[in-house]
Amino acid sequence: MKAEVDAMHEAGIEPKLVVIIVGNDPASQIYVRNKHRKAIKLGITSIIERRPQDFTQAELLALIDQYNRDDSVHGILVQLPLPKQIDETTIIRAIAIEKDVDGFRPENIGKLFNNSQGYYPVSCTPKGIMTMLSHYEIDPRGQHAVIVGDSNIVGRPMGALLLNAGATVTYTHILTKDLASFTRTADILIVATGVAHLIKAAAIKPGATVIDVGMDRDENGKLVGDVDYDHAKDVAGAITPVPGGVGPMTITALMQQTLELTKLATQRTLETVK
Ligand SMILES: Nc1nc2c(c(=O)[nH]1)N[C@@H](CN(C=O)c1ccc(C(=O)N[C@@H](CCC(=O)O)C(=O)O)cc1)CN2
Repeated sequence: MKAEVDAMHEAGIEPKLVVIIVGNDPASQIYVRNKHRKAIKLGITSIIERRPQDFTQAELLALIDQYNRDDSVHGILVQLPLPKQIDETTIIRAIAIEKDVDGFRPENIGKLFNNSQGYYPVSCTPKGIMTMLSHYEIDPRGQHAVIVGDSNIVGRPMGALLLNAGATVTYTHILTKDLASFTRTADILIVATGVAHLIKAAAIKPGATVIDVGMDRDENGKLVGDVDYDHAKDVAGAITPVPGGVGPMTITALMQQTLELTKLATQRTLETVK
């Protein structure tokens, strides 16, 4: 990506990402800082807009509108979760479609679930996971992928991406009875529940690929995942650590999507000039 950004700079193109964070959720502060650091390292211009916990929905909509109108900005990301006075759906839909770097707008989700061809942004965590699977030559075709967690950010789009890649997908969630009876059948197990060490070694099929999306704190305040890594690693064929696994890949996917949106915006400008 660095080489790509350098080439863009030489061509007079400056990829620019705006991240808006409302409130003081400590985890979100860390995630936003990590995104900013990675962007700077790559040469992507990163603007962080920090707003207080009592920021209103109207104020946030006005801020988004300001950046929707700013042609120098290619991607807008509103960090989730938002304080309770702000409606997430309204905010996501306020981001201009061509700047929806998270792929959260319904049009982009629709494309994902239709397996549409051509480029469109998709949620960064699942996208980063697909990159990781591809890098390690773990082909989802014909594999049984079990998703634990039904969030809009991870579980749902993850299942769609794996289905599009030829996997047989089972969705499980908080209401699933006898969860382990499902997870034990997974060739690829994706866990995104927010419950520390929910998945024990006995719930994993020997040799399975285990992707841990959890960012939890244990009783000592240590960052741990949803999978009991120390025991699960002896059963799994491949497993992601927490930290240092899915988190950095989420940020990588965000940077890739910023560059894709930059390229599309540049193409649109050239077509207008023609
Ligand atoms: N608008 C969005 N909000 C949120 C998203 C998202 O994709 N778009 N995803 C999640 C979490 N997330 C991105 O914001 C995220 C999670 C974790 C990390 C990360 O760097 N993790 C590090 C450890 C960090 C730590 O020390 O706590 C790691 O795993 O090594 C980055 C981004 C929520 N909201």
